[in-house]
Amino acid sequence: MKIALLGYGKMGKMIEKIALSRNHEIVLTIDQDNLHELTAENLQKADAVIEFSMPATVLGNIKHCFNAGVPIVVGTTGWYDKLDEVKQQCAESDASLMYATNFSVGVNIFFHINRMLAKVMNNYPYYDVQVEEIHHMQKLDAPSGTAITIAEGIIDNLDSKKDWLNVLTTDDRADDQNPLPDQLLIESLRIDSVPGTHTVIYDSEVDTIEFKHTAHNRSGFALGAVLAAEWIQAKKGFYTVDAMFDFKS
Ligand SMILES: NC(=O)C1=CN([C@@H]2O[C@H](COP(=O)(O)OP(=O)(O)OC[C@H]3O[C@@H](n4cnc5c(N)ncnc54)[C@H](OP(=O)(O)O)[C@@H]3O)[C@@H](O)[C@H]2O)C=CC1
Ligand SMILES: O=C(O)C1=N[C@H](C(=O)O)C[C@H](O)C1
Repeated sequence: MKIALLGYGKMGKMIEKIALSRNHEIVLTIDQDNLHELTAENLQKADAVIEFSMPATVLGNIKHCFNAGVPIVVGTTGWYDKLDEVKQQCAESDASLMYATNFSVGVNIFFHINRMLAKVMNNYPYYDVQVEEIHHMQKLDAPSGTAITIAEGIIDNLDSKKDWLNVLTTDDRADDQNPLPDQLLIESLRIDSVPGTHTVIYDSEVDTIEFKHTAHNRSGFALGAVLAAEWIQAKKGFYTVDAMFDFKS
């Protein structure tokens, strides 16, 4: 299939490599140096677009794809407060979009088990829970999209947590950054070039249970995004990556 890449940074380049290895063709790559090439005519040369740009540019890019009538896979994080708006625009435009906070198969297995574990932990209220995410220093958003999905999976299944609170530990922690008992702490750390590490920590006075996913590189994210483009090219509608996986227990 023919693929257009909106965002040609760390992820865009890895996606190109994986897409070529699966015999796809890259017909357009966009970064800040050639934004003038981001036209409906150029987008329509592709069967699907894969978008990994920046929180500040993703919404405009989604709109371009809806207007051009080209299915879009969105990997960019940091825009989820606009989800409902985008979902409505997608329906109004009769367009196609799949998004994921994390496209890697391993993380999606992790999401599934995280929800099951949270249900189990309702029976053991003497454990408190928190989430930790570690990423590279260039990351623009905190908490990570993946950490948000993990937190939502816990809040939806563990009665003792009602919402989440993020603390970026490079900052000095202010008084109002200590979570209330019913708030789930998401601690964000930015270290060197870490591709993405997420840990769910259940802690009691006698022991600690840690459930952890470590990405060794970006190729798992990229493969998932290419699989999503293959999946969505002939479909209409607004999808999360869950549509691609079958994790029935
Ligand atoms: N869902 C998932 O599985 C994953 C999501 N991500 C997310 O993907 C996003 C990108 O990550 P990453 O590749 O590491 O980031 P990079 O900073 O390496 O790349 C961002 C790219 O976007 C380009 N860009 C800037 N403005 C525009 C625009 N208007 N249209 C198109 N492209 C533009 C930049 O261009 P220039 O270089 O010229 O500035 C750059 O090439 C982040 O939000 C990250 O959180 C990352 C990994 C996995
Ligand atoms: O910015 C990154 O690099 C990553 N972003 C995604 C996120 O915010 O969860 C996914 C992955 O962890 C890498």
